[in-house]
Amino acid sequence: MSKHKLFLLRHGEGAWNKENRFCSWVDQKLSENGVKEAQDCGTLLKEQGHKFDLVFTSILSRSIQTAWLVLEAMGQEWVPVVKSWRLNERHYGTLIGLNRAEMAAKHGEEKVKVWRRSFDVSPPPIDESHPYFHEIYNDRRYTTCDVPKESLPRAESLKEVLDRLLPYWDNTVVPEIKKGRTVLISAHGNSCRALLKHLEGISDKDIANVTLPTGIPVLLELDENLKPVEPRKLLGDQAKIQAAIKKVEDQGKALPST
Ligand SMILES: O=C(OP(=O)(O)O)[C@H](O)COP(=O)(O)O
Repeated sequence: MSKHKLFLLRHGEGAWNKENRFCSWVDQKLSENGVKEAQDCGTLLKEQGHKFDLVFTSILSRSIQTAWLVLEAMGQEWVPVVKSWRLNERHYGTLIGLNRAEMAAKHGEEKVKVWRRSFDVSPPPIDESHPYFHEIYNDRRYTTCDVPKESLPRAESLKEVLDRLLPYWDNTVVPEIKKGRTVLISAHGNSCRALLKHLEGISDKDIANVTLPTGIPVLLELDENLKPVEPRKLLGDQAKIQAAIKKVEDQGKALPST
């Protein structure tokens, strides 16, 4: 029987989701559409009668802004929000800022699929010559982490995301859930996929087929050992959700030449 409800949420659309660029650790705000997605998500959760006790976010603005908009739409602005870099999006290394369709045209769709969805392949690491290196590593938020700035990732596979996320999940999030608190994790496509892989025991191969659209809450019903007792539920209009999943998958396709 279900003992705990856990909600995972990929933030609403950001400016670079719209432009089909790898955003990752670049701090983009929500687009106009992303704001609406987050508000609609909050309205749906309210209509369904859900109540949160605690929210966890990454330290990237798009996940924080999403959490605020969801809580506002639910009339639950008072709920505490706790932030950690360990929930940040996967660090996409030198791919940051690049357009997925252009990369697919240049390197092939298969290669882009491996970069995006394989479990243990890291893209090449970012260095000081990368156009977004200084913007990321000179940002004051990264002086507040529980590791020195020099030890923060320069590129990550999904496996490496899970490695940095799990200690936070085990030591900070799990105790709150076990106290009976209903938790929302407002994070990113790949940090949520890593957590889903862990919770549902998805294989290294099958995780490639899990895609999360923006602004759609994922409900997990867990037993007392935090094992899922039912398949995950993506809440909302199922036809729209399937179309949104396809849209994310198609981001890695080369555009037909004109
Ligand atoms: O920033 C990103 O994800 P996010 O929009 O969930 O924060 C990544 O660029 C997602 O890219 P992907 O869907 O190719 O893994």
